Amino acid sequence: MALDLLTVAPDYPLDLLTPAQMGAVDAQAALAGLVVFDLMDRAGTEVAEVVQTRWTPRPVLVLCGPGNNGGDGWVAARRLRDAGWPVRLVSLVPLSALTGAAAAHAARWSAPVEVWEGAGPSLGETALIVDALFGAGLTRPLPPAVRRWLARTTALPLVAVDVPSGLDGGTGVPLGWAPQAALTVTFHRYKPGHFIMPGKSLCGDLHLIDICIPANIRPPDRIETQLNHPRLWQTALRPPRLADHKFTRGWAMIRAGHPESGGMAGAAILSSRAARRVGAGLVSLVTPAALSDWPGTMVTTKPWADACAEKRATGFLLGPGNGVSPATAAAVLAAAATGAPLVLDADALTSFAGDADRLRRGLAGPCVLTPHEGEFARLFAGTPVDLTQGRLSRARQAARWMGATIVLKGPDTLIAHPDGRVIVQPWAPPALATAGSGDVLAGIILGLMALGISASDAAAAGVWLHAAAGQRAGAHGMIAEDLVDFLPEILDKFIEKSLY
Ligand SMILES: NC(=O)C1=CN([C@@H]2O[C@H](COP(=O)(O)OP(=O)(O)OC[C@H]3O[C@@H](n4cnc5c(N)ncnc54)[C@H](O)[C@@H]3O)[C@@H](O)[C@H]2O)[C@H](O)CC1
Ligand SMILES: [K+]
Repeated sequence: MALDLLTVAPDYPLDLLTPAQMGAVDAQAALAGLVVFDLMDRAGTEVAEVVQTRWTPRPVLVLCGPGNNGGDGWVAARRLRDAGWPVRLVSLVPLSALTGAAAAHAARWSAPVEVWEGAGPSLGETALIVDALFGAGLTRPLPPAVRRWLARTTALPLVAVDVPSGLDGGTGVPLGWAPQAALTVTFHRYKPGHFIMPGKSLCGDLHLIDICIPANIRPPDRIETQLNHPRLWQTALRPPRLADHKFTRGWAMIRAGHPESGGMAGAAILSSRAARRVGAGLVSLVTPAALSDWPGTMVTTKPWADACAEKRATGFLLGPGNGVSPATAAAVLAAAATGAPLVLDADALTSFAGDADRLRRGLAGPCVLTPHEGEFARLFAGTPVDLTQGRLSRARQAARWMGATIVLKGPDTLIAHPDGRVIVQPWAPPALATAGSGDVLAGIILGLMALGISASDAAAAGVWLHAAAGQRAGAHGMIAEDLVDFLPEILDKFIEKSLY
C-alpha cells in the first residue's frame, strides 16, 4: 500500500486483527443478527468489482476452497460472469462437501463446475486467477497438488481473496508456501500478515472492503497490533514554547568517532543533525578526536564516562560508527546506568552479541533499540527470544524480554513495546534503504526522547517522520543528508498549529 505519509490524517483502520480475532468478530456479527450469506455476498461482489476496475474482461479461473473463503469465490465468479466475463469455476472439493453460506452461494451458480482432480485443472485460455481457496481458516500447509499447480501459474496475475492461500494472516509467514498475488482484497479489517514481511510482499496491492460489520463489534481480547498513524503520537510532538530555553528542550549526547572504528564520525554527525532538526535544544558529539561539523553541534573530547557522570544529558545515543568492541559495550552500560533515555543502534547492539542479558540487566531507564534484521539476530541469539518465529513474534518477544522498545527495521518496520503492543509502519519508500538512513532514524528518535517524549511515542513518530522525509525526497537520488533537510517541513505538517 503506497500511502501518502505527508497526510496528517490518512484514512484507514488502525487495528490489525488476528484470524482468531476476525473469527470472533464474524461470530459476534452473526449473534448481532448479521447474516453470513449477506456478508459473503458483499465480500465476493466487491472482489469482482476490484477485478473489473483493474483488468479488462479476460478469461478468468476462480479457484474455490471448502470454507467461507471459497464462498466468496462463488459470489465473485457469479458477478464476473453476470458482467460478461468468461469464467471457469474450479471447486477444490465436491459440492456435497460445502456447507452453510458457501453452499447457498454455490447453489446460485448456474454454469458448469470443474471439481479439482489429480494435478489440477488445465489452464487453457486462462489470463487471470482468483484465489478463493483458503483465507483465515487455513491451519495447515496447502495440499501439495494445489501448491504445485499454483507454483506453475506464476506467469498469470493472481487475485487473492482475503490472503494469498497459504499465508498466515496472523504473522505474515506462509504455512510452508503461498502464491504471489498481484492484488489482495480483504474484508472489514486488515490482518497483521498483510503488512509484515514476507506477507506484505506476497499480497501485492492491498484493498480493504467494508462489508458493513459495525465498528462496535470487537474481539473480546486486547488488540495488540496496530498500524502506525499520526493520531497515535501527534499530540506528543510539541513546538517550542515562549518560556523555553535551550536546556528545557533537552540535551542529547551522541558517542562518536571512536578509534576502534577508525575514527569514523560521519554516522554520528548524521544522527546529531537529525536530533537537532527535530528540536533537541543541545546536541553534543562526544569523541576522542577533534571533529568539525555545523557550528551548532557541540563537540567535546572529554571521556564518555565523564559525560555520563555529569548527568546533564536528557538522552544518549550510541552505536553509529562506534565500532563493535568491549569499550562500546562499556560505554552503553555507563549511559544506561544514568537512567536517562537511551537509543541504541548498530555497533552498540552488536557489541552485546552473545551477551544480551548484560545489556538487559544494565537498562535503568527508557530505551529504544533500532536493529535491522541482522543486528537483531546477532543480539538476541542465545536469549529466550525464539529466532525461528516471524518478525512480529520475534519483535514482540524481544521487547518483552529486554524491557525496551524495539524498532525492528525493514520494509515493514515494527515498533514493539515491552507491554506486548506492536505498531507496524504501513508503508515506507524503498529508497530509504541507503547508507546513513538508519543513523538519521536513530537521531530523530534520540532528539524526540531528549525533548521528553516517551520511548513509545518517539519511536512511532520517528519511524513515520523518517519515512515521510523519504517520501518528500522522492524516488530517485535521495541520500541520507536529504532526509535531515526535509525534517523541518515535515514537522511543520505534524505539529499541531493550535499548540503554537
Ligand atoms: N471476515 C468476514 O467478515 C467474512 C469473511 N468471509 C470469508 O471467510 C473466510 C474464512 O472462512 P473459513 O470458513 O473460516 O475458513 P477458510 O475458507 O479459509 O477454510 C476453512 C476450511 O478449510 C479447511 N482447511 C484448512 N486448511 C486446509 C488445508 N491445508 N487443506 C485442506 N483443508 C483445509 C478447514 O478445515 C475448513 O474446513 C475469510 O477468509 C473470508 O474470505 C466470509 O465471506 C464472511 C465474511
Ligand atoms: K485466498
